[in-house]
Amino acid sequence: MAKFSIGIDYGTESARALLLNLDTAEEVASSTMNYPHGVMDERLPDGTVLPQDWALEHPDDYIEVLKKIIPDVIMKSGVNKDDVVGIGIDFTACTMLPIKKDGTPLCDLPEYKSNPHAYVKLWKHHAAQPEANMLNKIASERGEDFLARYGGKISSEWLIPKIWQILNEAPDVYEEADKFIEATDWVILKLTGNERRNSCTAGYKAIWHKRKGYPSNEFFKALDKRLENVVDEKLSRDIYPLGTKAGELTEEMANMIGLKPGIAVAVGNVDAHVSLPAVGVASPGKMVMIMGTSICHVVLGDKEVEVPGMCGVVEDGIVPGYYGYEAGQSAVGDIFAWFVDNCVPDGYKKEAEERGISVHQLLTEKASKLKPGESGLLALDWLNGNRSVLVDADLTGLILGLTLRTKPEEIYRALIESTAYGTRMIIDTFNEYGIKIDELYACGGLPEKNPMLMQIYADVTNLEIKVSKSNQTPALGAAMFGAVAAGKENGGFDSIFEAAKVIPKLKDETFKPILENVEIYEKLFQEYKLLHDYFGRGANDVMKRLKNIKEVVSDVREPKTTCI
Ligand SMILES: Nc1ncnc2c1ncn2[C@@H]1O[C@H](COP(=O)(O)OP(=O)(O)O)[C@@H](O)[C@H]1O
Ligand SMILES: O=C(CO)[C@H](O)[C@H](O)COP(=O)(O)O
Repeated sequence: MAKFSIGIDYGTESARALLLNLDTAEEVASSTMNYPHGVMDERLPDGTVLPQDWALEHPDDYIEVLKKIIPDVIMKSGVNKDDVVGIGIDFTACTMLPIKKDGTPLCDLPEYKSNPHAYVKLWKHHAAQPEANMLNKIASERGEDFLARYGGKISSEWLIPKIWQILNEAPDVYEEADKFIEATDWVILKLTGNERRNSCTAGYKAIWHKRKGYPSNEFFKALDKRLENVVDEKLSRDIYPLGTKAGELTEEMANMIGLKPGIAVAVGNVDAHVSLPAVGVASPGKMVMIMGTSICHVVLGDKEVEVPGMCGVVEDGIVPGYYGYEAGQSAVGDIFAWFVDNCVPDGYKKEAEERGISVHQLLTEKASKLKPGESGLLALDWLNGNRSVLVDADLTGLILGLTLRTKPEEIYRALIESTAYGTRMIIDTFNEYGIKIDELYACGGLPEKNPMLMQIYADVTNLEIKVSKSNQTPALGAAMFGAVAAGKENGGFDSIFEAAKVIPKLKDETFKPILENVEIYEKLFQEYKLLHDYFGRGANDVMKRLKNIKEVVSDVREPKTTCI
């Protein structure tokens, strides 16, 4: 009798469940649900207004979606629920929340309902940049060796800046919280009743090292004396490797989501990292791009080297036995969404509607007719800051070369190109510092949605791009880890390597660089690099000064005196 595993991918806007047949490697059914509260970046459910750079979610949504998408995949597939042997999840990260000892999120307590700090801080919450700046300054002055493992800087997206922001702006929330926890670990706590923090988020987002643990209490004290014992008081030193079984599905949760109690549940994982084995990559030299709202770039290495501006290198952080490297771009699809939502004339919207296509598709169709370089435009892709290689959320976007004749599709294409240049910067930096990238693999929503974009990436990087056959690659990876938690004796796998040999599939069609485009894009990329270094490396901090003026004028937060 065939056995099945369920993978749940918690994305930025929605969660997706995938039911995987472990005998045939077939993706039997999937189901998606948007989070009822969505991303809260302007106000809380009760109307409380949020300052700029905030991005919150409601933790109740993470359980709510399970009640729909799990019964849905069982119903659609007609599979007997008793044949499901494993569950794995992956999440965006660092997506964190304050909870009470029993797991109750603070925002669910009536007295904290209107306090933004009591909610989930989503990965793209960038309002902890002052704390990140200060952390980097202090760590660098103290010669903390962990900085090198994170490309020289800790991002404002990561856990410690976010916790410190809570302490600074809402000390009562800090006090009231018994724990701060990654959302991926919180969902596992809800599913199994066990707090089993995973090594991936601990390593990439919480400055934890397999052999060295967290930074010292002295370091935390140097940040703020109230943080001296933050690890023991608010986090945990018990960290579990990926592929470990976190526990078994509790009766209460099983009843709620329509599954059998006792199913093996894997420790939580991250959407980017979980995708690498899901495209069949289990050795160095092959970079996987998870392309959607943002892009995460992950690659394995057999040594630990310091690559400037990478998000992190974590031993066993992706699969056991290798150093997992991560880099990323904080906004990619989000930039195109911004353009579509804010900068497209009504005529375009009308045309798209009449033809029954999305505005993205219409713009892409028009932009496909342009040759590289034809628009005379060059853009910087920092509309949500720069995660790699500059690690600076205070940088902003730029479009150069506009004229009175510039068309929306030209800007759309220039924005796509700018994100491809951002990826090329990352690849070049890895190559330069000894992590060779010989092959590119892609998964996520964008390869499905936009072949023109994929061709531009192949031309800009001059690398052939292989694409995952699954349109739910992170969920597939999560299901594979769920099957590893179940173990071979229950119809699963003994290791993620075993699973990676038989489950993943790639599309036959690949995106191959086109020589004449490669040549033009090489010239354009050199121009991008000039702009990148001029605005991003301190020659002209105008972007930060503008942001500072904006903050003072909007009176949201004290002006930042230093930008590091
Ligand atoms: N045809 C398109 N071309 C380029 N980008 C698109 C297109 N359609 C949607 N998008 C962008 O894709 C992103 C969503 O990507 P997806 O991978 O589905 O989600 P997520 O990153 O949340 O997992 C959105 O930011 C949206 O703007
Ligand atoms: O930083 C991350 C992983 O390390 C985030 O999870 C990621 O950037 C969010 O991705 P998306 O919404 O595009 O799936």
